[in-house]
Amino acid sequence: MIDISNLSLEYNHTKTMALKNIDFYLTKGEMAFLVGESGAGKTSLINIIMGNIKPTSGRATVNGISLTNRGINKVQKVSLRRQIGPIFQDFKLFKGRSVLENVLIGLRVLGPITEEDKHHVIQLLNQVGLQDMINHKIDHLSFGERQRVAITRAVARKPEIILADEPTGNLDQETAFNILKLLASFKSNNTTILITTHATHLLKYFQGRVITLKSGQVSSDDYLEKEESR
Ligand SMILES: Nc1ncnc2c1ncn2[C@@H]1O[C@H](COP(=O)(O)OP(=O)(O)OP(=O)(O)O)[C@@H](O)[C@H]1O
Repeated sequence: MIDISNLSLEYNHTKTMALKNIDFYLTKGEMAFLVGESGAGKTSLINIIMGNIKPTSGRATVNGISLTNRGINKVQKVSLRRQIGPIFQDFKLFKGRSVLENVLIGLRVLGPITEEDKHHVIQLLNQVGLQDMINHKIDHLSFGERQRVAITRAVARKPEIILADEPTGNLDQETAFNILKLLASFKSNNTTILITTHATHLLKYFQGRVITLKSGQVSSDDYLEKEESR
């Protein structure tokens, strides 16, 4: 599903080697946390998988689409976008629009919105606890609530892959835990999930892979058994 092979990235203008010979494989339905200190290369790797930046060498194959330094064509780019539900560090939500509109905008890129789509979105907003805020403007929501809207928008598209870049940033411990739990719950749909996070103290409550990056390299790749319930 996500196959990273001998992947390296150098930012040309600064000569920063952000990623060095990265290798790992995520199968369909697998969940992995990507951890590491600030500057370790997590966002760079996510950006390559999303097709936003090209690797300098090596290959990332995402659901059959091969991402190399040669780049991808428009058709492949559209296909990649359809398969990935991205959750960005800064959410990329639309101010002045309601919670419902923000989620529907994410679906509109895939085609006309049907009544069934709307029904599904409202069900998801219930699931993430935003049922009473459906018509509230994004501007009036708390940080954690916005994060839940961003997650709903990503999963409403029924993506094959969820990529979440630091979804726990700037959240208190309880909200961060709830966000990770929410993301982990989509594993049951056979969705492949890759989450970057600094909240390593919360990972003991989850079961899944933990891939650690250190100075652009994979320093460990472990399978985590759930240690504690909460
Ligand atoms: N656009 C860019 N141009 C040049 N260098 C960059 C760029 N983006 C990131 N870098 C550098 O690449 C390295 C990896 O950065 P990256 O943002 O991928 O790390 P990160 O692990 O996501 O960090 P954080 O946890 O702080 O978000 C860092 O040394 C960073 O300074």
